[in-house]
Amino acid sequence: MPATDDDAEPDPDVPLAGPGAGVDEARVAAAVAELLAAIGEDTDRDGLADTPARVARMWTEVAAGLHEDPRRHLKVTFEADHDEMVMVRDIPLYSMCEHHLVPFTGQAHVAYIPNDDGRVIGLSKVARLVDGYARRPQVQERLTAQVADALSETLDPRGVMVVVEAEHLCMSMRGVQKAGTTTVTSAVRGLFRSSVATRQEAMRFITRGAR
Ligand SMILES: Nc1nc2c(ncn2[C@@H]2O[C@H](COP(=O)(O)OP(=O)(O)OP(=O)(O)O)[C@@H](O)[C@H]2O)c(=O)[nH]1
Ligand SMILES: [Zn+2]
Repeated sequence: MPATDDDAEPDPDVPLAGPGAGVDEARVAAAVAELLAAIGEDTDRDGLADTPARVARMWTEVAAGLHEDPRRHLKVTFEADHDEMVMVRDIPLYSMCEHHLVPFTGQAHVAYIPNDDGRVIGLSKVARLVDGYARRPQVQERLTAQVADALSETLDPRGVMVVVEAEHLCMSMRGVQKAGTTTVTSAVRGLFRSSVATRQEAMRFITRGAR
């Protein structure tokens, strides 16, 4: 178990979370050790010896999005002479339900229509944007809207549509225990909102592909 200093008060001038702060791994490890003790585990047994530090490293990964501005991935655009829909579909999604701190997992589908300048972003940046908002304690609706707003406000496209489908382990493994339930959320902006035909075309791509 990592050493902790019980007397140390957190410095109020040093942010413990938020941009620039990073994950305080020693503090997470201490909390995990306390959690294991509180659920009645034997924290001295071999299998748990490295668990607090291991879980702390995991939180550095799964909460990484708290410590970056995901919009940074949208800074570079390039000329593609393309002013019609671009969709990145079936992006694997792993996030943490902020109510229970268990994962929700599924796919994100992200579409946008560039504005008249025909400039686009790299396709991988769409997936990086989704990761940035997923890697933090989240609810699915906010995640969906954050991805849509980031694209809408950064690229000024003619339209944005984000659809997220996910299974929440808090609904599957505990509580109501409805494994296999999928929650679908969407956020539509611009042309996808005002034009039924455009939205339907996007939905067709999401559900059936372009074939
Ligand atoms: N809208 C929304 N709800 C979520 C999300 N993730 C989890 N929830 C729900 O958050 C709610 C929290 O409800 P509470 O009554 O405070 O907690 P609880 O007693 O653990 O609820 P149960 O899960 O019904 O046992 C539950 O209904 C969850 O299904 C999400 O991303 N979006
Ligand atoms: Zn939950």
